[in-house]
Amino acid sequence: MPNEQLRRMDAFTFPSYSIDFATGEVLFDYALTGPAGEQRFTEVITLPLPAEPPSDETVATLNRVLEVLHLVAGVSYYKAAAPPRLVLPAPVGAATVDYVTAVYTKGLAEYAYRNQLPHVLELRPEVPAGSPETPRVYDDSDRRPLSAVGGGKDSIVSLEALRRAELDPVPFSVNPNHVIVAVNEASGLVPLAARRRIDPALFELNAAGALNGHIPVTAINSLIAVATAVLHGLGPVVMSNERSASDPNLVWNGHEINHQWSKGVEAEGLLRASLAEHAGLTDPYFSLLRSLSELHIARLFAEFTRYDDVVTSCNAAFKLHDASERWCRDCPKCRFVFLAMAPFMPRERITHIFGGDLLADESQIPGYRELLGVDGHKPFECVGEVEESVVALGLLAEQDQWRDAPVIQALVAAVPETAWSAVAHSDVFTPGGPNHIPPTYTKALNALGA
Ligand SMILES: CC(=O)N[C@H]1[C@@H](OP(=O)(O)OP(=O)(O)OC[C@H]2O[C@@H](n3ccc(=O)[nH]c3=O)[C@H](O)[C@@H]2O)O[C@H](CO)[C@@H](O)[C@@H]1O[C@H](C)C(=O)N[C@@H](C)C(=O)N[C@@H](CCC(=O)O)C(=O)O
Ligand SMILES: Nc1ncnc2c1ncn2[C@@H]1O[C@H](COP(=O)(O)OP(=O)(O)OP(=O)(O)O)[C@@H](O)[C@H]1O
Repeated sequence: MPNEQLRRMDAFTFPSYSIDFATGEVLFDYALTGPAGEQRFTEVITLPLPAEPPSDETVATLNRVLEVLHLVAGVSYYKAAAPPRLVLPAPVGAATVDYVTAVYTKGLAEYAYRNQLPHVLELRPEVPAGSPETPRVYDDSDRRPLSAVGGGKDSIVSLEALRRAELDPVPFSVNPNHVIVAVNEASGLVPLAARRRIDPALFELNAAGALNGHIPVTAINSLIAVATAVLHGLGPVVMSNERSASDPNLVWNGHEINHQWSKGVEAEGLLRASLAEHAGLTDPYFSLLRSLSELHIARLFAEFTRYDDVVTSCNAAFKLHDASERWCRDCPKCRFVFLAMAPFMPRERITHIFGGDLLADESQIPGYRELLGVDGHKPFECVGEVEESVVALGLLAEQDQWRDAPVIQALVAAVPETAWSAVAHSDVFTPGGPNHIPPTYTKALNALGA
């Protein structure tokens, strides 16, 4: 479909969805519609099947979760044209309207900012009149947790915390690539996996120049995880989203633009409320690391050496096409994670984990200046706050193994006095901020000594 036609699309709709319990295959249909025609998409998600067929009650709850996932997973296709109308297929309650609204506005905020599409930030879904049936209450909070694994340091820390607290976690991933498979193998735990196939028509539209940009992928992965937990009779989905994920990168037209919005505490609260309202799930989902800074998580990660050969936080390794093998060593996330881990381990160990020493490489200095707030704004990536980077730099500057590294010397000179005094009483190692961790899970955090 030519681009001019896409630009004239008037509405995004959700024609149908279906699940096949013989295969676990869920089909989500979407349509962009307008005066010049229609562009249809089908996303296919394949859930892992349990050994025993699910009960009618489980199927009813699962369907409710999938109804929310159908709405949320539409963001990938909506963004190809950003029409002014978002037309929901059936009545949903207020909490679900709030969640879906936030996913399409705050979750697409970076996309709206980069493509200069302010109307996306004001989008309000059209909801058919009526009220959905009240769901049965489904309390599975005392069952084994499903622990989302993304292959990086954060989910490893959660997995190990749950294991130490004897909560018997089941690792879970969407489209596990070789990194995630290797992390699961290193854990020694038996994982579950779901598959997600984006409609190839989207890639064709992208190649032809359709609108494109960042989407709130954690919202999609989270709901696939909740659906899997329900289908397998498991307990809460445990995420590893940190405190700083809630902080915006910048403010545009009065709106906060946060690359990590769907990892933030607001998204977590809205998703929980929607699942309680629409699927009757009482405590289905939370982030165990919510109160911790990235730097604190990096310090905790340093305790676990069994993942050194496999852990990978670099997003380039998770691309659908042309992914890097592991760390690319030339992106904001690689730079930040190196800086955050370096104070807590021998230089040889971190050089081994990354396959190189970023703090010995002067070409990294401009990127580090951004992370330290010396130049530009916080990069659009999953990186910690400026304060965390400054604290990490301060710790490194005190260590014999790092003091003379060229990047450390240049950065210590570049950080202004005001930044050093601002972090003098930093709380980066003091857990804090709002969280949704159920009381039974605080023992997992305590097991970490966090
Ligand atoms: C790996 C990555 O960062 N991908 C982003 C990148 O995509 P790119 O075109 O370079 O490669 P692919 O990932 O192979 O994607 C191909 C196209 O497919 C579309 N798409 C992909 C996944 C999806 O869920 N929906 C989609 O529509 C998209 O059109 C791609 O072009 O740039 C894209 C455009 O800016 C981003 O959309 C890709 O981001 C992925 C969705 C992704 O998985 N990103 C995570 C690594 C990520 O950014 N995580 C955040 C968490 C943010 C959150 O709120 O959830 C983080 O780590 O901070
Ligand atoms: N493919 C995936 N399947 C399931 N959950 C995922 C997947 N990718 C990421 N996640 C989860 O989404 C959340 C955010 O991902 P993120 O990439 O920030 O975390 P991570 O990989 O654990 O750690 P790091 O920040 O070091 O990369 C985490 O809870 C992570 O476990």
